[in-house]
Amino acid sequence: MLEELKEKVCQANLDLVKHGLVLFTWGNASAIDRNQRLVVIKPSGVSYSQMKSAEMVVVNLAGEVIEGRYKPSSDTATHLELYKAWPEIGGVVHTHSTYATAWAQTGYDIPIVGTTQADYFYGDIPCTRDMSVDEIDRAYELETGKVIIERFENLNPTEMPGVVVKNHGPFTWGRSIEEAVHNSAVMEEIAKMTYISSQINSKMTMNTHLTEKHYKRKHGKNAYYGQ
Ligand SMILES: O=C(CO)[C@@H](O)[C@H](O)COP(=O)(O)O
Repeated sequence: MLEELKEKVCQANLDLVKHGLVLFTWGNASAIDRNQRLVVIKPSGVSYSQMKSAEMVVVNLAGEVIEGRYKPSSDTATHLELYKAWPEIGGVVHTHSTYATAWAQTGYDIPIVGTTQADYFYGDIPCTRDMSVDEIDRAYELETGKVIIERFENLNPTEMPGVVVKNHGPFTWGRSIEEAVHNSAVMEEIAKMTYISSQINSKMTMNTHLTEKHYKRKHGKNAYYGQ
């Protein structure tokens, strides 16, 4: 069942290593089959060097294992919360990439100060709030997903395909798992660029019109060129 999706999910997890976004068993990637209402995700604690598509785990939206001999990723509940909240996404990725995780540890949003970010993220990349003690105790059940969704109360996950979870790390998503991986690699590069810029000029600025122009040019919404 879902053999083709398992292949895609396995390749996406291996691409996290290729892009230098994870070490050891850190991070995880998943994809959803909306017709079957099933999610394929990386097995928990399995080294990427040994990873094969047959080891991917299939869960339903309640998080119950439907297929697979390994436990699903420890972040499965977070992936599922995002799929349930946002029907437009098809893939979710979580990494511990260095610069994006460093921003997550600061508690600061990644400010938009360049057109590279504007091409993918329509504004500052948000950081979630501190969790309460009770929420921390349930972080790997539902709470991490819930604080992400809360943070997106006034944000569009299509226009902002990523977040940094405070004291944890980045989560990105996309219409497909391949797009989610791409957004993860882009977020890491942006986080690095923005950190370097902040060391040169702590008072960085960018005209919001430049953000608007670049994002809409790339995504065709009310494109400035021709519409
Ligand atoms: O963020 C975390 C744990 O805090 C995860 O990304 C782990 O680093 C990988 O866990 P598994 O997906 O292997 O369960």
